[in-house]
Amino acid sequence: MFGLLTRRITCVTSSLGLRNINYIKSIMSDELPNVVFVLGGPGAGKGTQCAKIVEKFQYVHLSAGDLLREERNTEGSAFGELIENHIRNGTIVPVEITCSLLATAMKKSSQNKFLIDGFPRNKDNLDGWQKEMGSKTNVQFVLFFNCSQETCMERCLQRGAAGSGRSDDNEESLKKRFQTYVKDTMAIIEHYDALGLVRKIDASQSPDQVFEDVKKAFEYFKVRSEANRTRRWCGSRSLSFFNMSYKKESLSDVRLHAAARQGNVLAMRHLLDSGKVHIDSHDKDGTTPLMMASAAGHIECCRELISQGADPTLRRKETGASSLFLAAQGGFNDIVSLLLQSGAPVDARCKDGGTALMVASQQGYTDVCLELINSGADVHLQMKDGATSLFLASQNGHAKIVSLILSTVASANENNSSLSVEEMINVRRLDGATPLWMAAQMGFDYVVRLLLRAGANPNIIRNDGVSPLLKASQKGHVDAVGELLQSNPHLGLSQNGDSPLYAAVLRRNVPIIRILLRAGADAHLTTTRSLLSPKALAEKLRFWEIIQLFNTTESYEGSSSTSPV
Ligand SMILES: Nc1ncnc2c1ncn2[C@@H]1O[C@H](COP(=O)(O)OP(=O)(O)OP(=O)(O)O)[C@@H](O)[C@H]1O
Ligand SMILES: Nc1ccn([C@@H]2O[C@H](COP(=O)(O)O)[C@@H](O)[C@H]2O)c(=O)n1
Repeated sequence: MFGLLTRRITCVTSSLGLRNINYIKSIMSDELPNVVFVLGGPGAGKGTQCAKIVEKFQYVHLSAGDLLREERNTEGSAFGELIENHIRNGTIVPVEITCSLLATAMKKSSQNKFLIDGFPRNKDNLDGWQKEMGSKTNVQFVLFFNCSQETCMERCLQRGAAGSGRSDDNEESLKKRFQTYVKDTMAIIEHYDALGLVRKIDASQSPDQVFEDVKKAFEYFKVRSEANRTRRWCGSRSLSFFNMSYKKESLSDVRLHAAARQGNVLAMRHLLDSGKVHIDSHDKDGTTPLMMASAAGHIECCRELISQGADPTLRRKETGASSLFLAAQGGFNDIVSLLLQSGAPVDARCKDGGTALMVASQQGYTDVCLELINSGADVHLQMKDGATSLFLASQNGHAKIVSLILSTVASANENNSSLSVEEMINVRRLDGATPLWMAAQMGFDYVVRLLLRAGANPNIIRNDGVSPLLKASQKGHVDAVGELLQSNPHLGLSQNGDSPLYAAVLRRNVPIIRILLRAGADAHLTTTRSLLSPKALAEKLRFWEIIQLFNTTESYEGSSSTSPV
């Protein structure tokens, strides 16, 4: 933690780049205090919504602006005048002051969930936070309240007229605050957006409507992190080989396996010291004590086994899984590091071609992925069915891992002639599915956005002739459809003869129909599968609200081509 220094932090690293692996690492840990950054223009309603979030989700609300105003009002503060000047001018106070106030407030609280409102506002804020707090906190996501300047201005002026007492609720200060917001804060939002961490909320609605969207954002991220925790717990217990029959050479071997499975390091040491057991004694499937302890997450047992000479390169006969693979599958990063330091080959392949990096990407263990990548894991490898680590991370909605892999591919491509991001991102599985296709099917709109921005082709179809847009439309993933539409995909018939608009009508999904029409989809385009157009289908099914929507939407006359993608 740092004190209230007057010296500005000099920015040496570009935290706005995607490739700052240490930075990505700092936002992964589950055990650190959780932070949600709340950003948006002045008067967008950040404070109003934070009060609701505190009530509903029990976060501690820390407003950077409030903390600065409090410091300004503190008698004898060395920074009072400096802070007041910045506030009146709508400029940003040096990060040493703001970050120190935030850190002190966090320390004072016994909680571990913080809403940090109005921070980081510029690159100085972001760099300062990264430097001092990056490795001590876990940034869950960024809530971005999006609202027009006009509305925000009106709200702040009303707040001033109602007696807020704020020296910056006046037209002159507000204009400057907006300049700072557009010039400096938007870049920070874009930075987090590129990492798949921004949830954009339409803040022009009523406070209750806004809060409905806010709740969805919290639930989305809560579900994802809880799913990760559950998997990590299951990783140590649900592996099928724990139920296997153990046919080893002697009773001592059986006991050694039991000690490794249970994490009983004393019993293990005793058995090993006795000289009666083979350290790598294995059952009929080739499972060794080190594999057992690695899969169960017993680091002390792993240390003991390695120090007594266990072989980290062995693999199970049936599946080809190594100790490293099993540790990565369970999310046990400390064991992964230990095994790598002890000579476990980082890219050891299972029989299906899977590697430790692939399984960690699939399970969502970002810290494990980082460890493996830093130890030289090859991000380009494919399973026998063609799936890459990127595919597996996308399929399971792990946006941070998607970012990490994309940045690693980009760095590797700079240094040698390996595949470029554009090539790698469009690698298809044997069934023709790309990472984008899978993320669209699963409705992981964040991942869809990340992949599209990195150059994924939205028109690559699966072998069954279905495009990502058609699949997202069939599945009813409105946000994923919205993201796909940003990249101007083909709106007409997919190769299987179906169209996204037809699929949405069939499922009576009005929000998807609306955005497809807005994007130019043609309500009269007859599908070759059903020989009906979306409009004819709506009429046949008597979906009146959809017929009305078609009749009132000029764009349904459409410009999309009828030739399949
Ligand atoms: N959704 C909304 N609709 C209408 N008025 C709102 C809404 N949300 C907040 N307000 C009002 O707008 C004003 C600004 O709201 P609030 O203080 O929450 O914004 P803020 O983003 O925290 O502002 P600042 O960045 O200036 O601290 C307040 O008077 C608040 O009551
Ligand atoms: N990270 C920050 C946050 C705020 N400020 C200064 O305080 C003013 C008011 O902030 P609100 O969030 O309450 O609107 C803001 O205009 C800045 O002058 C800051 O410097 N750094």
